[in-house]
Amino acid sequence: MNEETVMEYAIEVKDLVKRYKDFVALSHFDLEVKEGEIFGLLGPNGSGKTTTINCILSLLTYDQGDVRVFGKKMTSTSYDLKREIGVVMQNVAVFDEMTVYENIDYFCGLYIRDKKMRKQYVEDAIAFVELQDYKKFLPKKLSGGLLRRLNIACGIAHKPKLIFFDEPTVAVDPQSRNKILEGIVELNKKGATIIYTSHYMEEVEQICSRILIMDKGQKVALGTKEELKKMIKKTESIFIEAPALTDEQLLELRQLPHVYDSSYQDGMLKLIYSGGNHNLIRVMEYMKEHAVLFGKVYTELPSLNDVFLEITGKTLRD
Ligand SMILES: Nc1ncnc2c1ncn2[C@@H]1O[C@H](COP(=O)(O)OP(=O)(O)OP(=O)(O)O)[C@@H](O)[C@H]1O
Repeated sequence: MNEETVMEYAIEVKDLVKRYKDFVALSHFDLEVKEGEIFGLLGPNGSGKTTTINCILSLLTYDQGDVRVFGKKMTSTSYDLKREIGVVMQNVAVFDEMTVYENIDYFCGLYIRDKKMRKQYVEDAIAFVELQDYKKFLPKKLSGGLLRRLNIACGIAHKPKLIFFDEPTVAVDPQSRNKILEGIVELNKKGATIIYTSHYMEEVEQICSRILIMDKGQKVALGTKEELKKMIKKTESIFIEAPALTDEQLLELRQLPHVYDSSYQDGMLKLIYSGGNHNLIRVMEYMKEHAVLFGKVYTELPSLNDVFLEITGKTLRD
């Protein structure tokens, strides 16, 4: 392959097997991430997300498989590739005795030797995470949200082409979480390929172009959020607050076309649908015809949790 060739894949993982003694953490796991994607790795705690990242980065040895980054085999000594990669791990990993500026400068300096260039890169990273007012602060003086931003700045200051974010929003307040997500989208717009791991389906849905759902070290499903949702039977749920439904009305509502499951608890009826158009209109017509008193009515589209639930039989939050 010559220099001009455009690589299609930022990451190619084939048949990866990783054991911790007898425990199989990754079982014949495949992954392909295209250049320019924000690729989501979604799975419950312990499903193997961090192990996958550490194997890709050659920070962990593995028992079987092949890992390629930008078309080249990745090994622990692939320094040319590592220069192109940024990593933001779940746990904040900065030096307590160094200031914000010094920390970012240190991590950037692992890859960027030229001092003038590095100074610019560090300033760019500080501006990116909006820590301009905290340059001389020690990490212990920063709030949790600011500390996360410092952690991100350390991971991305050398302007990598491929960035791993491993659950960067765990235990982060909603405002900082949104800032982090916006920042990731911006990095992607500037050209970086992103791998984003999370067990929060809402975040993955919000920013990822494709999503791989994993469980117990294996792929459960892969696709865009729309494709994943089409894989399951459920198409929508309709909720109706109707505390005084008679048994007969309940039965008739449950027999409306395309309803395949339902529940009625604390005066709230939930009808679960597979397919069909105008389902809500049909419910409203029934309520009117039978003069049923009702309060709130709303519909919910399937979530990635529903996808996970239908395929594995358990919820993502277990
Ligand atoms: N060093 C280790 N020794 C033994 N088992 C391990 C080790 N590291 C991870 N595991 C196990 O491997 C499985 C996958 O762990 P991993 O951390 O990759 O999952 P994860 O999806 O990243 O979870 P989390 O969301 O909690 O970070 C878990 O069951 C975990 O207990």
